[in-house]
Amino acid sequence: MSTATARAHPNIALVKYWGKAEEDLILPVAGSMSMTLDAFATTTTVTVRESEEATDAEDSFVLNGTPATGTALDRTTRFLDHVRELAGSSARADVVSVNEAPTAAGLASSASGFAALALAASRAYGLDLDQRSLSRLARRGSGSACRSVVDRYAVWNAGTDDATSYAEPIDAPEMRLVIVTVDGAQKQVSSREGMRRTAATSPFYDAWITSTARTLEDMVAACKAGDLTAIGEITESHALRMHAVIASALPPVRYLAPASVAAFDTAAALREQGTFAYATADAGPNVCVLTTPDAAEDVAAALTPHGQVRIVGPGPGAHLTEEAAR
Ligand SMILES: Nc1ncnc2c1ncn2[C@@H]1O[C@H](COP(=O)(O)OP(=O)(O)OP(=O)(O)O)[C@@H](O)[C@H]1O
Ligand SMILES: C[C@@](O)(CCOP(=O)(O)OP(=O)(O)O)CC(=O)O
Repeated sequence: MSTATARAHPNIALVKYWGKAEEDLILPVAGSMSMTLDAFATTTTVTVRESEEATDAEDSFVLNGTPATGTALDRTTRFLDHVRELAGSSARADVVSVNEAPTAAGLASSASGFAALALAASRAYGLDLDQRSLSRLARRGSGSACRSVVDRYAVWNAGTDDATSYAEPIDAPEMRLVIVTVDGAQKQVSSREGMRRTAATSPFYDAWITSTARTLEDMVAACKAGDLTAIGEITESHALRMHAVIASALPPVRYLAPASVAAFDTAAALREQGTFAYATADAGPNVCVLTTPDAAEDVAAALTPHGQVRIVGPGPGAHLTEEAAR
């Protein structure tokens, strides 16, 4: 029996990933950039069963204390199949995982989940992958997971095939995100389904792809220059562009709730007063406001009418840990 435990954190994209060029490999239509958080960790323990005899037996997956079935178990099994292929093993595994963030509420639990699973499973199956290979592996579980492998700030190079599509670190100024949990409930349309629908039906999809590639270039330049204002402006406008292209799908998808829009307004009002505050939101109603360490407390106080607030900073990429998930 071989076992390993890993921890990974969600990441929030400042330049968003929305759309796949290739579904099976999860190659994105454009690159993206994110901050790995120092909160809401996932801890995952993978134990590879000793005997290879019961290859018809199933893997098991316990998420937050409840045995997973259906799609969640299926996604984990398909992911483990990639690891088994790399390791040349057919042994089944038992996976136990705990998310400190609400699952499927737009706080990217799939990102921390598959980054932690990639590291724990690869180790448990006897592989010792470098960061790039680990990022490529995590990407097979959920695209955004490839960025949670990386410390602090990451750029996911879109690439053109499995080998060239991975995340790597990028230097950026010290920043904070104020997370406003507007609604912790499960979202109606998953990111995966929302992306498919946008690609299939939005008349603006081609413009989204070409403009995102340019936006990423601008973001990388802003990070290199340490230009906070440019980073903030790009972050907010790119998030709104993503929500616009999503809203233009048929049938339309709208992830932002009235309270989310109100949080964007509060960020704009803070800027009017000279405070650095730029809003973003993933595929759900929760809003993250980008700010500086100095201003974070004030920004959090201004956002409390819209929901529960929490200040987070840049955190570590996926790493091994001793304490098993239970
Ligand atoms: N700890 C975990 N280990 C493995 N898989 C997980 C874990 N947590 C969540 N998942 C998978 O991720 C799915 C949720 O992913 P989904 O992309 O819909 O939402 P999300 O990650 O919360 O939000 P986002 O759209 O920002 O990525 C779950 O149904 C489950 O399959
Ligand atoms: C809005 C996003 O959070 C979308 C994340 O999508 P996922 O990575 O969850 O999608 P799949 O690759 O289908 O698993 C933007 C982002 O994180 O860049």
